[in-house]
Amino acid sequence: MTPDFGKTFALWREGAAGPWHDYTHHAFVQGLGDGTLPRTAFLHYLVQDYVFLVHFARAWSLAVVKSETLEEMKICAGTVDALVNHEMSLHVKTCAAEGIDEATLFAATEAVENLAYTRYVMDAGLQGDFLDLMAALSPCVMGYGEIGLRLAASKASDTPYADWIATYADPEYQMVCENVGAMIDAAVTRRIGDLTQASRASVLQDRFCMATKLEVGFWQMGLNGQ
Ligand SMILES: Cc1ncc(C[n+]2csc(CCO)c2C)c(N)n1
Repeated sequence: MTPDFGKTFALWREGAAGPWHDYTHHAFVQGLGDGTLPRTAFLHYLVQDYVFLVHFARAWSLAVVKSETLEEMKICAGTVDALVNHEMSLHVKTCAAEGIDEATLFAATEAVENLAYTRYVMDAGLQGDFLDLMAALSPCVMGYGEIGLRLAASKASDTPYADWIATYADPEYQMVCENVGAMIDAAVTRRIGDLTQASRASVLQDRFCMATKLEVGFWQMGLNGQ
């Protein structure tokens, strides 16, 4: 069953069905689930993902600036906190065990696929408003929730990536996706009413679709680094 991450996300996901499938069923994802993903590819991904999270925290910080309600501010500020104080420490711990320290992570040179993704999201927010930013940010949040849930239900019992899967299948993370989804629904209603009737609908859909394609590129970058 597809989890309920809100009405807006469901529409955007449906409108980007092809890229969404490529993202959530990428070979990198399948390799996490069945344990066949080479360790070198996973570590290459993790180092890049650390830098990705730094820039994503900046983008969520911009969402605080673009918020119009305290509820929006609370969720966006909470996401910044979760990113810099929790999610990044998982990367630090895993990489430390492989002899890569945090200063090395912070100074890592960004792969072009990584840079393209985070700067695209940031620009969506700088050029547009809160909804443009949410359309570009949501594939990341919801996609990992969906992938985590599916892999947890079907993963091979001996995959070395069980911790990664458990992080995103965790009910606490699923709740984050539901809360962000509900916040986006409320933000859409507040700013443009019915999304299906709104003149901005196609621009927002395009942003969601582009961010989804950039997620596909990010997985591919991980595989190419093995
Ligand atoms: C390329 C890439 N895409 C998505 C995520 C997952 N992620 C990034 S920010 C965020 C929301 C705050 O918890 C989540 C789940 C990732 N790590 N790397």
